[in-house]
Amino acid sequence: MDELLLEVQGLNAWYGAAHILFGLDLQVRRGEVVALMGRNGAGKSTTLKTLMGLVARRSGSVRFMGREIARAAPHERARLGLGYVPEERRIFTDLTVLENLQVGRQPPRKWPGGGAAPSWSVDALLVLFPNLAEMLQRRADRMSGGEQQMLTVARTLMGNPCLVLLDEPSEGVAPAIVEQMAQMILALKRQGVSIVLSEQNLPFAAWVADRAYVLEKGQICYAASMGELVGNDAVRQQYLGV
Ligand SMILES: Nc1ncnc2c1ncn2[C@@H]1O[C@H](COP(=O)(O)OP(=O)(O)OP(=O)(O)O)[C@@H](O)[C@H]1O
Repeated sequence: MDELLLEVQGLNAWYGAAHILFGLDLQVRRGEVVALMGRNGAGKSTTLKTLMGLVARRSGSVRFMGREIARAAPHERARLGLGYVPEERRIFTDLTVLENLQVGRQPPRKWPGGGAAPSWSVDALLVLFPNLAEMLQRRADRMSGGEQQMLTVARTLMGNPCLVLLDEPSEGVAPAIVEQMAQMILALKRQGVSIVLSEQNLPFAAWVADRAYVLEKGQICYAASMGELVGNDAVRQQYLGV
């Protein structure tokens, strides 16, 4: 289970002429939950977008599932098993919950070593997201923001990703949904799915993540286990303001 799923070396990204990410190195193992932390504007969302191939100007090496994907288009990365849940919700508001889930369906995958990677059916997902089970026939535009966020995650899982990039899952959602989101992340981890989440909420990250990379002005300034970060007052105060 300690197989390296994602290995990033020297990742740079630019928006136009503005250089945003500076030589990031990071690694994620199978079944590991890794938090990208840092203040507003530190570069967390840009890191996830760049890993998904959504930032046009970028450089560096990104190895995923044993393949170099730095030049791959976003849909090619998705086909290889990289899932992405953006900060803004991406669902079809004129479809029902069930239809949204069915639209996301992709074939099951194999781990680089050959074994079957986790794959999801609607029924299996409804165990993870019990509140969606109660509203399967509801149109998505009749859901609360937090419920739409859950649906976005569930729809991404229907694509059977091996690694999910999750942008600020706890932001702006009700406490009950935050709790479900945490339980969902821990359940995915138990299945061997890896997660990279961008997060400003330290208690949430401490609940779900194994390790953290702290970003400051587009550079990794600290990398440690979640327990070490929580226990390091100086780093917390300097880079997270908590
Ligand atoms: N589309 C864009 N065009 C130009 N600059 C951008 C764009 N998106 C983000 N930036 C800039 O890139 C830097 C990193 O932003 P990013 O959104 O990655 O930070 P973040 O750590 O995710 O913060 P937040 O929690 O506020 O989303 C910031 O200086 C931001 O202003």
